[in-house]
Amino acid sequence: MKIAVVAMGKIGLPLAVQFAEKGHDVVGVDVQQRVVDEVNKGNEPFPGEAFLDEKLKKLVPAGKLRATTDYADAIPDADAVVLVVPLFVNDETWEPDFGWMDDATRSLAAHLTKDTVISYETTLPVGTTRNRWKPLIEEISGLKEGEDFTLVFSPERVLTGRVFADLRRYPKLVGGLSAEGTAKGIELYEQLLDFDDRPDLPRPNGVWNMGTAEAAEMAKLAETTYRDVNIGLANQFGKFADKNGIDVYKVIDACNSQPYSHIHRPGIAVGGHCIPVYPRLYLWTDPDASIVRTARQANMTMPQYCVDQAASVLGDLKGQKIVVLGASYRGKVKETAFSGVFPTVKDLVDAGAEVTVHDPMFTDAELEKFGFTPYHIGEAVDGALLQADHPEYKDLGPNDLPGIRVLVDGRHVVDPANWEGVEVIVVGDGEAR
Ligand SMILES: NC(=O)c1ccc[n+]([C@@H]2O[C@H](COP(=O)([O-])OP(=O)(O)OC[C@H]3O[C@@H](n4cnc5c(N)ncnc54)[C@H](O)[C@@H]3O)[C@@H](O)[C@H]2O)c1
Ligand SMILES: CC(=O)N[C@H]1[C@@H](OP(=O)(O)OP(=O)(O)OC[C@H]2O[C@@H](n3ccc(=O)[nH]c3=O)[C@H](O)[C@@H]2O)O[C@H](CO)[C@@H](O)[C@@H]1O
Repeated sequence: MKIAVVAMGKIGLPLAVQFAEKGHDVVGVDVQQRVVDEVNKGNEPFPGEAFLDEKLKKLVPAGKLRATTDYADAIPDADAVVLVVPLFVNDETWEPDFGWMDDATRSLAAHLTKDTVISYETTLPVGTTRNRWKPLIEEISGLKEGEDFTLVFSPERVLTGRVFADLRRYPKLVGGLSAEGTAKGIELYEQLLDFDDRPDLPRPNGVWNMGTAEAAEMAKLAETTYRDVNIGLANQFGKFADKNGIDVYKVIDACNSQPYSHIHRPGIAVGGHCIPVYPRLYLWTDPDASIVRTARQANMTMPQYCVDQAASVLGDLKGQKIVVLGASYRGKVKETAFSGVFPTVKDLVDAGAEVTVHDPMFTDAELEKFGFTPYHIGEAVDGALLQADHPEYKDLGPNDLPGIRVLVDGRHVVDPANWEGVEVIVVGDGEAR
């Protein structure tokens, strides 16, 4: 088959590679010339995706995969187009910003020919495939969905860094605008993917028929919103435990010792591209979902809660030297999308503290680009807030942060026994302050 993949980003490029490995002729489209040039040289344009570089180095010289900035080169006569251009959410209004996706959709529609299956994989608000993409593509192409082309939605659920493994492990959810459309989408993905045997799943691993595009759209929003709401609940329990002298981690471990409880962990912030973002997309189409809104808002109060915990030991934070450990939104990733570092630094600065930021995965210059003052292990501080659970932070001790009086461990990773003479505060550890 001839397949076009629109967007050669952290998700689109590994997808293109996967499809080419299955023996299809794949063309990737991206608006960035640099990305296209790197792919065509067989080089990975961004680091961090396991096996990507070595796979590119085989597939590109073999002529199975190439990239272009020109939609006219990639779209006409494609059997399938898979689109994974990002959608953004306005941080203030929580409204989706379709700008990049609209541009990409217009460009592909302008070159669409008959009998193509188009699959959107970008996470979308429920109804977008039917109510936004179908009329836009029909208007520009002059072709009719269901007669001349097929439109489906299939959410991408993989995690960057381990895309190839996740593609085999997770069922591929597909829903179209009609039963026939869904069937064509299923047939497509059965030819693009391989799956591991998963006896733990309620039905066989592979391509799952979601019935409609709306159900497939909602599934991705629901699984990520579930995580946000679950963490919100854990944070609520953590705050209650703090007030009542209870160790919430003992409580959560006890609850989760039977099979019907999966309570997540409280912490300083919920960051990343997905978990803090998709509940907002969900709320856009279901604004009455008060449980989702409350959890999202509760999670957003956690950085201030942790700053207050530091102040409970240090007193007025004005002029106090505080380091935030971890710029990434979680450990082991070099990624700051919606990271808790931003609200934590802001709340500390608002309290008058002298704030520095440390992260073993970022250079000083990279931290400075975000407007942070870099911290170097060994420099004197009054307090620290551990924001990302990088493994390096497990073995730190008071000698590494001379003068430290309080450590707010926002991820429950350090061993307080290593911190003699320092007040170690963990969200939900039951120490009333
Ligand atoms: N990153 C993740 O962990 C992850 C996980 C699951 C699902 N997703 C989904 O994948 C989407 C894409 O994420 P990503 O991490 O690959 O993004 P990314 O930022 O890595 O890449 C986006 C790419 O889109 C390209 N682009 C922008 N406008 C374009 C256009 N008009 N035509 C062609 N290309 C265009 C950009 O140049 C860039 O290369 C997300 O919005 C999300 O819905 C992401
Ligand atoms: C495990 C999981 O579902 N990961 C999904 C998540 O990965 P993603 O990389 O976003 O990571 P996580 O869902 O694990 O974490 C998101 C944020 O929540 C925080 N956190 C996490 C767990 C917890 O118990 N308490 C807590 O506070 C983390 O520190 C982090 O800041 O979004 C991606 C994009 O949709 C999906 O592809 C991944 O499948």
